[in-house]
Amino acid sequence: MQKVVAVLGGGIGGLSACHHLSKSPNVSKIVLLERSGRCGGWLSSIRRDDGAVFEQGPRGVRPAGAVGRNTLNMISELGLESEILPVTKDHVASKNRFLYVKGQLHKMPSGPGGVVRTIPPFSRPIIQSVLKEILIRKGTKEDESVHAFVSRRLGSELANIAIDSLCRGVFAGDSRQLSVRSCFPPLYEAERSRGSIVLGMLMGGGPKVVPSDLAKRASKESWTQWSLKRGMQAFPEALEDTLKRRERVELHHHAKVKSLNMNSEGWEKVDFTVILCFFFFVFFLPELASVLPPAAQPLLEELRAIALVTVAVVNLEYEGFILPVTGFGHLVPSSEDPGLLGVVYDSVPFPQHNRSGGLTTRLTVMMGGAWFEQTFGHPDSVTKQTLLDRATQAVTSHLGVNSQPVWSYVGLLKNCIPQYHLGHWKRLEKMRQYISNHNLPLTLAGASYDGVSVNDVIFSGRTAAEGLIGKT
Ligand SMILES: Cc1cc2nc3c(=O)[nH]c(=O)nc-3n(C[C@H](O)[C@H](O)[C@H](O)COP(=O)(O)OP(=O)(O)OC[C@H]3O[C@@H](n4cnc5c(N)ncnc54)[C@H](O)[C@@H]3O)c2cc1C
Ligand SMILES: C=Cc1c2[nH]c(c1C)Cc1[nH]c(c(CCC(=O)O)c1C)Cc1[nH]c(c(C)c1CCC(=O)O)Cc1[nH]c(c(C)c1C=C)C2
Repeated sequence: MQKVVAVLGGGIGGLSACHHLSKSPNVSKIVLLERSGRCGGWLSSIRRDDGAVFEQGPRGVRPAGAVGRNTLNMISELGLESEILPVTKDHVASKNRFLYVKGQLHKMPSGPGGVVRTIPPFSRPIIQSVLKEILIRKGTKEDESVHAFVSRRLGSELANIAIDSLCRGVFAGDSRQLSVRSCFPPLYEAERSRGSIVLGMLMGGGPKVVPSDLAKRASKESWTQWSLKRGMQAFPEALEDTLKRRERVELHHHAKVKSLNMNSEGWEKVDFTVILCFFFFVFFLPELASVLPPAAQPLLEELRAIALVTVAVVNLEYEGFILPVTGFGHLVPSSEDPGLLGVVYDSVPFPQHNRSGGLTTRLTVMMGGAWFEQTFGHPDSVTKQTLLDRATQAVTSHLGVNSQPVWSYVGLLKNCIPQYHLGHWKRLEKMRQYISNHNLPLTLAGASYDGVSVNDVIFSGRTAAEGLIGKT
């Protein structure tokens, strides 16, 4: 049977689903509806005329693992190989990441030397906690907060400093609220299957993806992350260009979906324009609950319970090389300064994005997240100047930089990162069960469900497509 599919939301997840759907001869039409004037969602790059590139959203993608290989395979299919900017394992941005604790920057322990010695801010060698971990009894809970899980297995110091910061640097979230089962499934699975994180991680596992030549190259050259010459936004742009050339694909910008109506025949209409669709793939969360019909009440309740946080992203450009250290950036534990999540030293991993001619330093300060309201008040009432002042103060106090930026951009990314709080897995199970029990022609995919990274979201688009058309 020929299938007509509506993909709602043109972020990287929705584009990935369209890409895979468009490969199947069994899909007669794909209609992508995107609310804004461009596709790409949070992948958003500022490109200045002088060649400088600043990222408002993701700035680097990891090549590792099945999901990392899957993304690189798509990059190859799009012909973007020559645009790749890889960062290798021996690069200073891969080796050095810092924590800002008690008013000082500390390099995070890495490599064998880093784990056998006592390195501040930690009070004992990491190896001690790691060796003890193997002997700790398996937990019995169905889910646990990331903080409680790591405290139990590796001790409270690692949980309070390292893991608290990690959760801020990936989810802009609070490790005491985030679920280990949903945020870090490999850790949860390692304990369940091997009784230890250390043993489980040594054994490996996970889905298999056949690597393209590009993915093989990434593995051979030991890349730790990559970006693109024209910034991450070049990725959705290339996807969109490719999709536009496919006859069966219709892309609509400024097409906000306001409601999905189910009728007695089981198909639905989108009131942007009436489309007789048999399948709906939905890639956005904040407004989804208001789009679904009241008849889907149990689904609406679960969807409304998935929290999202707002992040202020401040891009700064300084004259000269102004950093006292080099590396990827630094994270700030919540005990140090709840509203200040961290600072990325963008010029270090990607100097190619500096403006042409003259030496400059590009930094990005990230603020808010789960602490946004308590720090800045309601996102609608905070001024850009307040955010800029707070960001430049942090650069001064954390990095000892006394000069002022020569250029800045303040972005307020409302509800940009979903939070997988305790019990998230159960919520997903209930929602998917409801959809299946009621034969709803609906697939929920994207960052709100099974992983927030660019890789996870692209993979979720592929999985959604394969659920309908089989393996591509
Ligand atoms: C500041 C920041 C930094 C990040 N850094 C990294 C990083 O370094 N590495 C990494 O891997 N990941 C990173 N991420 C995560 C990653 O960028 C996102 O999780 C991912 O881009 C989400 O993609 P998505 O397609 O699921 O959703 P979105 O990007 O949110 O796309 C959803 C789309 O749906 C549209 N839409 C919404 N409502 C409607 C409607 N009613 N009708 C029609 N369309 C609608 C939106 O306009 C949007 O285009 C970062 C995220 C942020 C915010
Ligand atoms: C300070 C806030 C944030 C910074 N980046 C993000 C936030 C909220 C978002 C983000 N960062 C990463 C991912 C993807 C994770 C993945 O599985 O690929 C997302 C959604 C990558 C990442 N960044 C840092 C770490 C430890 C990771 C995990 C993967 C990896 O090891 O590369 C560290 C880090 N992020 C930020 C800073 C300042 C920072 C400092 C060391 C910014």
